Amino acid sequence: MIEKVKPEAVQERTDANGHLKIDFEAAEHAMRQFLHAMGEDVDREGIIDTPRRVTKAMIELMSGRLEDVGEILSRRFKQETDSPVMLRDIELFSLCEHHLLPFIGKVHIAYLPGDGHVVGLSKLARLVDAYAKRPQIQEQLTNQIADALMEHLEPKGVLVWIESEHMCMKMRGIKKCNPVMQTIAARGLYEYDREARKELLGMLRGT
Ligand SMILES: Nc1nc2c(ncn2[C@@H]2O[C@H](COP(=O)(O)OP(=O)(O)OP(=O)(O)O)[C@@H](O)[C@H]2O)c(=O)[nH]1
Ligand SMILES: [Zn+2]
Repeated sequence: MIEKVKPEAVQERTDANGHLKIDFEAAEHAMRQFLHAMGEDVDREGIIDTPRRVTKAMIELMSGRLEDVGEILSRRFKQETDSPVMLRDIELFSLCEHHLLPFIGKVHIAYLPGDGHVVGLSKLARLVDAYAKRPQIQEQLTNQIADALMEHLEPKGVLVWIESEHMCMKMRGIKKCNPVMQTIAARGLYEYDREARKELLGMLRGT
């Protein structure tokens, strides 16, 4: 049975300004309890500091939740161009929200600037991290990147293509090593113009 999150619990996750609260001590304690419940001797030398290390690591791997996407995309500059801007092979490290195991791959982004506004290329990679570094599923990640670009950059069109391998399928469960999950989000021009989308995908694929 799925337990509904109580409204008061949601309140407690944010401070008065709506910022995410992270309780390091509670997380560390819970990790210690978890390892104990899994039958580990949590006082043995090798593992005694593990709850602290895991908590630190998870804070980093979930740090995208603290990023302000609007702020990342706020520094735009004017550059008249009729061609799409493309950035291929942005490294992706994310955590599947079902098992908290990594999914790893590449993100390819293309957008056709609207009124000549572009962002620095590094901002596209920062945008990927802002949405990837949190518990995720790939479809949602793809859509979030595309929607953020549409909202903050107002381009004529956006195409986001992600290919990745999910450790929860490789290391456990069905244990299939080869499948690569591919997701595409097309917005604006690339959503309704099939030819434009096909051409852009071809360019991103290098075909
Ligand atoms: N669509 C989608 N599925 C995902 C993603 N990441 C993980 N999954 C899948 O989420 C599903 C969760 O299924 P459940 O049946 O609830 O979990 P499970 O019992 O651990 O499933 P198995 O992996 O089949 O053993 C699995 O099929 C995963 O492969 C993702 O990004 N997108
Ligand atoms: Zn998973």
